Amino acid sequence: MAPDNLQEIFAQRAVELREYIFSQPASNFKSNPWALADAIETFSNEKGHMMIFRSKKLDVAKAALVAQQPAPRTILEFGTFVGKSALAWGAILRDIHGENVPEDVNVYTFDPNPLMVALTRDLVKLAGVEDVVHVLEGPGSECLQKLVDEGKVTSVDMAFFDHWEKFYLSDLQLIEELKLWREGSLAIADNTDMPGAPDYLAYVKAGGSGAAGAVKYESKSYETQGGRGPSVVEISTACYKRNNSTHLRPRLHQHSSSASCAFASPGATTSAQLTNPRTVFSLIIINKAGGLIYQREFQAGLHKLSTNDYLVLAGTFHGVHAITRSITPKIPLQTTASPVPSSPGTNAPSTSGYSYPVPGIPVSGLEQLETDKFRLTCFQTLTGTKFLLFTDPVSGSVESIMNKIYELYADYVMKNPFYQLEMPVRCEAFDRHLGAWLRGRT
Ligand SMILES: C[S@@+](CC[C@H](N)C(=O)[O-])C[C@H]1O[C@@H](n2cnc3c(N)ncnc32)[C@H](O)[C@@H]1O
Repeated sequence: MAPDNLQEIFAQRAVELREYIFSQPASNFKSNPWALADAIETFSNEKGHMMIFRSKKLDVAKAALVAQQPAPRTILEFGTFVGKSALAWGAILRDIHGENVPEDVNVYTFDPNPLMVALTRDLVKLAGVEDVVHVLEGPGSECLQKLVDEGKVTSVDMAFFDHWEKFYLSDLQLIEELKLWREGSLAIADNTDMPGAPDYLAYVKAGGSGAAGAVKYESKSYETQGGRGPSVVEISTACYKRNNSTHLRPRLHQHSSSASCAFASPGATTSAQLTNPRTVFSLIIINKAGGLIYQREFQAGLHKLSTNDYLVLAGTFHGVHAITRSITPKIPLQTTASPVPSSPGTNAPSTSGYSYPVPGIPVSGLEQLETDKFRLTCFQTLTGTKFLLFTDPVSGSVESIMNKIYELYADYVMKNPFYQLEMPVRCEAFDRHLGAWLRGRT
């Protein structure tokens, strides 16, 4: 739940929005759900930010719906709020099926907040789409179960997750349990980057539960600009088709939300292998004192660790790294008094002491750890910051990836005037560029 003070702000906004819309001539919106959806966004832009699904993101979702085959008929929405996206789904279905939409073309939108439900019902009526858009009061999971029990929903073409992120995964899994997905159904989730729905994202990116006969997902993240900054919409396409090959098949590159799926036979591969062989699972950055200052997962494939585990890993790795540096033998240097003549061309040292095996290059310490499921590569900067990258063990050298990460770190963390050295890295531009670059590689 949103904190009480936020609930009050939402309630206040809903009242103001109602006044704003109903103070305009009804003819502006009659039979025009697009005009009403736009007016809600205008209100949000002019009078104060509201947590609505903005038009830039809507364009991405609309393109996926318009391309869907067969055409969408049943849309579920988790999180109605002031009805901005519900009106848009209704408008899209009308655009696809015509003004007189068939009876089996419906949007069901769910919200436990009675104030939002009442406002949205009035707005839906104002735009004349009450035959298509049905606003149900209650948590999405309960409303959906009721619709299925009543036989009103038997299949779902698109489900939109825009409520509280902690419910995304369980509500997606409810749709699976109720066997509502068909081949090509779409799961569209907003704000999977911020505030973030990591369990949901990991699940769809891994292709689903992986259970025999279960639905699979091909998932793609779309970064959009708008609102208060960039934000990601995740579009996952459901498939049931299987490929008979027992060989490892990397995921296909996806250029559109309706891209087809590539599967391996159940049990034939590990979840790590099901991902792109150039997969980067996660990155952690450790400061020179051994403190964890950054941790991010990019791909599912490895079990998640708790924050505490990451902290322990950072501290332990730091200690082990220091010990491995000191294990490296030092080679005694020859002195000028040495009876052994130095061969021409060698830089024979002239003082007593020790050198590293490769003079001039300091010992590196532990650089790689490998299991059959992942490879951990460490890069330590001259100032002692360590970058630990977890990748698929079948991938080749990660040097170029590490170089790019370091370049992005230099550009967006070190040059950030608000970043304090050795402190946790909270630089949104670094996250964004890193995520976008890694996504672009897959
Ligand atoms: C981000 S807003 C939705 C924005 C809306 N889709 C739009 O574009 O206007 C989130 C809404 O989810 C609702 N919500 C919270 N928990 C929910 C649940 N379990 N099921 C459905 N809706 C929920 C909240 O009351 C809130 O109104």
